[in-house]
Amino acid sequence: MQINTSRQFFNHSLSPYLNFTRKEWAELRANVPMTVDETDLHQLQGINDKLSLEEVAEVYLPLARLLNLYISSNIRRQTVINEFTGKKTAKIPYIIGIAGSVAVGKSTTARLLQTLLRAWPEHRQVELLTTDGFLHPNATLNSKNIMHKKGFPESYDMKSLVQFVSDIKSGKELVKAPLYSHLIYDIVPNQYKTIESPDILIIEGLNVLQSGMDYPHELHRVFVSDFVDFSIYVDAEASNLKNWYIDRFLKFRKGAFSDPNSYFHSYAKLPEDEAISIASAVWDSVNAINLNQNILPTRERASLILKKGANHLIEEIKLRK
Ligand SMILES: Nc1ncnc2c1ncn2[C@@H]1O[C@H](COP(=O)(O)OP(=O)(O)O)[C@@H](O)[C@H]1O
Ligand SMILES: CC(C)(COP(=O)(O)O)[C@@H](O)C(=O)NCCC(=O)O
Repeated sequence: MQINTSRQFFNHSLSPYLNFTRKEWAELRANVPMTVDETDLHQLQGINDKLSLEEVAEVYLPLARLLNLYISSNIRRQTVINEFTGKKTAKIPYIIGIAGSVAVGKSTTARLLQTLLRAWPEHRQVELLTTDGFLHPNATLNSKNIMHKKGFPESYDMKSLVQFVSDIKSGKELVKAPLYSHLIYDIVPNQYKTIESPDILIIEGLNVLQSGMDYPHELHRVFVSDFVDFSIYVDAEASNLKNWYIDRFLKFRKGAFSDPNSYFHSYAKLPEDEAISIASAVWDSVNAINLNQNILPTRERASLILKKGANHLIEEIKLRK
């Protein structure tokens, strides 16, 4: 296999990233066998995605290969610490962070990577966490008059999220996280996700790369990104993001027709063009502003940037040197 990286080094000598076209990246799969079949893929398709086996083979398998190399090296590092101290330390999970805009496909990417990493010959235990569980409940957002800022830094209980990640990284065996439901558009009361000492934890959320300057209202100065071993920013043009957001809104709305508990139930009776106008207005007045103010500025903190084109196909990959 011959990969021509000279052009990239020459053109981007001042960039902290190595740049790959999709074709160059696909070659880095290095004959890793296809570890998911059509049945697995079906489970990964989330709400409406048209994720193809070709996309998995060309983009996500090379990525899983890279992550496995990093994880193996991290395990060797832990062995060195054990050898040096003469004591066996607790298992410390390797944390992969996935950041990016609302509706860019973070949770789909996270679920896909979970399946691929589990299927690797080492059969590592891989858990998922989504940071929306640490949003303040709607009642709190309403009382603070920031319901229109859901997803903005001030809408999260960042202290609890950081404590959660810190506990995981300290080797605590059982850690509980609150749950958010897109269906009820709120935190689910008295329900938790339990994480029990996995080998790998994938944390997905628009805030995983945010740090001190994004939280001037907070007193503490430790952030999720301090505990993340490898971070991925999923990137796309704003026009695509808006379309994907509206598509997802319409899918939620369809699913909500029969479910009176759904937040989207009230939109179910509206004609489709009115529902589209509402989704479009929410995008413009909340998510687009959050993207520009608080999410996009974190992109260059990522270890890897996956740039999507239309139809969610990855077109370009940047890997931190
Ligand atoms: N790789 C993909 N291929 C096709 N559709 C996708 C892909 N990733 C996400 N989607 C679709 O885009 C929308 C947003 O994806 P989601 O994973 O919910 O985003 P996020 O977690 O970033 O908000 C969903 O409708 C999902 O089905
Ligand atoms: C709960 C969220 C902040 C989480 O983002 P996501 O999981 O979609 O990336 C977002 O879906 C959201 O509800 N934003 C507020 C405006 C809205 O879309 O209703």
